[in-house]
Amino acid sequence: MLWATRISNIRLYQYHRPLLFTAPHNFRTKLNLSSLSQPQRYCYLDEDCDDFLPWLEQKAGAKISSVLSIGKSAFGRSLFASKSIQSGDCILKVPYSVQITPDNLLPEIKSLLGDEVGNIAKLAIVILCEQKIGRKSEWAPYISRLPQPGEMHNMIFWSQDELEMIRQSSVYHETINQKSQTENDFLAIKHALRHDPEILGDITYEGFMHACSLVGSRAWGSTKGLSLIPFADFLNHDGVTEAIVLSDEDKQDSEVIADRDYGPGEQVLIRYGKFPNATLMLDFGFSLPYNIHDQVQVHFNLPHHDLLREMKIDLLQRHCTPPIKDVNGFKSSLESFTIKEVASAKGRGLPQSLRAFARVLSCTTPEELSDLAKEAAQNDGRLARRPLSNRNKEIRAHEKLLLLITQLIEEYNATIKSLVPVNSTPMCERLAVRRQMARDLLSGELRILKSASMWLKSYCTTLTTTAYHCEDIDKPTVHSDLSTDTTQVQRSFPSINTRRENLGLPLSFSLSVRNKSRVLSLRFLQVKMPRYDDRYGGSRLYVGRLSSRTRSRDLDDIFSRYGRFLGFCLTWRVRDVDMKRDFAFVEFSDPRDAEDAIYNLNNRDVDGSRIIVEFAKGGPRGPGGSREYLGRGPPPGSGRCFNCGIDGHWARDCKAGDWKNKCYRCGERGHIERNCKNSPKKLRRGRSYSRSPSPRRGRSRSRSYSRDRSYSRSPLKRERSLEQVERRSRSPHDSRSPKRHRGSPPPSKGRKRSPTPDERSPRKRGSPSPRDGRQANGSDYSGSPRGKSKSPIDDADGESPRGRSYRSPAEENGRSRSPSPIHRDNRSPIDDDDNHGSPRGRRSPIYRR
Ligand SMILES: C[S@@+](CC[C@H](N)C(=O)[O-])C[C@H]1O[C@@H](n2cnc3c(N)ncnc32)[C@H](O)[C@@H]1O
Repeated sequence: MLWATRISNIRLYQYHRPLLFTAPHNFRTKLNLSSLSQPQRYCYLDEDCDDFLPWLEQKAGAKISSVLSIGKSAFGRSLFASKSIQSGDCILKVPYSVQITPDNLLPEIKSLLGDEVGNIAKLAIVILCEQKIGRKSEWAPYISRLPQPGEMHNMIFWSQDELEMIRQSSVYHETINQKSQTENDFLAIKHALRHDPEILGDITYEGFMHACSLVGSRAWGSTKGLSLIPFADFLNHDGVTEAIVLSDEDKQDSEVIADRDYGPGEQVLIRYGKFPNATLMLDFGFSLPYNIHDQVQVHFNLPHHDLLREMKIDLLQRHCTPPIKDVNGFKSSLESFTIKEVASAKGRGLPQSLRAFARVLSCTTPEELSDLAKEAAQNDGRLARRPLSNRNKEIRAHEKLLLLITQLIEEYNATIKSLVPVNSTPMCERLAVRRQMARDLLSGELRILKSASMWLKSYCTTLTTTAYHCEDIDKPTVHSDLSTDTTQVQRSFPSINTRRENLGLPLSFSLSVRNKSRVLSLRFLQVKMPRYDDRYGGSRLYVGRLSSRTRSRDLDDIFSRYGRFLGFCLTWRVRDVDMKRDFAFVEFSDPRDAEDAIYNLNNRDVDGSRIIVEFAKGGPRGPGGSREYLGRGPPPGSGRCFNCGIDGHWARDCKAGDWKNKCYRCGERGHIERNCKNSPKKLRRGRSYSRSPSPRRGRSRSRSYSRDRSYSRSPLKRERSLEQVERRSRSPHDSRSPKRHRGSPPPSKGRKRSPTPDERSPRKRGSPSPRDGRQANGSDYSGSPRGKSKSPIDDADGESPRGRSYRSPAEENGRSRSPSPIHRDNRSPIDDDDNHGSPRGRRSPIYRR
């Protein structure tokens, strides 16, 4: 049984609101499986846990929550509102003193474990030790409430037969890797403790795997390391809620601020991260029926029989992101591209790297390859940023991609069809749940593929039917017809020979999710590439539109989230943060991390300002760098004038009046920012500041407070993810008692996440402010012609899918998406970039070496 509950210990929460009937017992067997992951808003009280909060509060010597009770829902143990909660309320505070960290490890064990044993394994060992002590453990009331293996569906628990259901997805291989790495960790620990075998007793691999999975699905990462946060870790996730767990270093506690109102009896939820189903399944053991963060990774080889294969590989390696090793240290010989959903009507299209690959793939002579290299050199060093000047070749390249994706769609369709929901008797309930998870996963990936196919069809159709100037290709018309098969493709595009071998396509390719392997890096065509950032190899980012409250330390904190995990230890790759006034340069060790950061942070709210993150167009000038891009002024549309607050020019070029001797903080003359005693001026920017805060958000934020406070990262899960960003960007919140929070504003993210109905409308959120040149030119949601004031290259560079950030939650959830049958996208002639390529759902750091 999935949610092992003792019905006798469950009582309905008696409130005036009618409670949704949920039957914890055999719940999954009695409901339509497709609804399994639907948020269950109402819960049963869990009498088993009546004494839990009093125990924890006594241990903490402090009130932890007066508005939450422990109950059961379809998601297992849950927290729900015991009284009305309003957005902005602090709903719980768990002091650090009652959190479990690797520091709780017995000293005699700690001293035996070497560096090769990371925090996750250490925390798992803490759990195992407490389990061994049993009822005498000081943590017994908590440890005994943790889910048992039989209640967990993390993919590491899946049998080989079960895993076969998702073989098409890269999470299959990730799970295999995770299993073998957990085994290795287990052996390493056993080895380290071999002289004192009684310490852990007869610890089994299964026990260790269970403990690791518990840590992976419920520990938070924070500045003080990994923490299990009792009580807070009873909060479930629905893919929509924005509230997160915050850490207050001053007060030494972790808190959650409600991002919306809750009525008594409603389940209170938080966000774990913007994880695709693959991550949710691997690390948390559940999936969402519709996950807006899903993505697909397509791998394929250059065909071995292609005589130009080596040259093509060289070319790709030279002009794309350097190769990465996979989690096991293998260098992949496959090309790998992450595709996210291409917004049906306004999407930015497919990743530039994938399209570049297709163009390289379709080259038939060395001269063509050489031309591509030269073109890259003339642009920003990246390959095939523009459509090929030869229309037919451009069509051919994209038709190849279309065919590839069409074939994948067929394969996915077939697999999903075979995954019919099983008639779930208690005997096969586990299989039923996992089958449904597999369906959720594959359906999400299929959805992404279909959107890519739709986009490709439109692109090819547009090329076929319109006058062609490679400098002037609008976004393609997008058809609403999602059905795709190879026959159709052939009918529409007769030039395609759908036999793969005739296409020069690999005879076999695989599709997977999340691995971010790229191309091999060999040397080819020694053309000097004036890459936009030669010296930094694509690892230096410009960060613009910073709030006056944001400091270098904050940026370091936020951007460090994009360093990658190396083994059990975190090895952040931010090399340097070069802070200017309202912008900064952040340098990564690895361009892939820089890419990730762009993808995840561009247009994010940091301290109330939607920051711009994009590749720096040049290195620093002199010591400490320069505040501008090689003297070209702010990056088009991205800089903000300190004087007038409008984007697109520097203060010194501002026509709105004198900018000198003016404080950038408060806007007054006569002193400079450093000496300013006033509160930050209200910058006159349209979009970011145009939202009218609700009355309850009126309280001004304490500057020092917000600075010292950091979002705790969520579990490893969260450590790896960009999600961390939000956690890390400081909370503007005062974390006083829950009562005092009433009427106070939710954290900055929360603010943005609890938009007024108006703000939620796609138009308002998505449409550019007339004053925001960048948005007008670069946004996915711009209806205006491309590149009004920006160079096409800039268009391509700044391609983080900022449009996504502005989508309404409903739209993001796909509920309001209705692709118009014919839509002109006004696409820039420059391809979309590889925002898609960011591995949002990277493999669990727990298991990453
Ligand atoms: C941080 S714990 C939350 C408390 C947990 N329900 C419990 O029983 O202790 C995370 C786990 O809750 C469960 N969970 C959270 N959100 C869920 C959802 N939307 N659907 C199904 N299970 C969910 C998953 O088992 C996940 O690994």
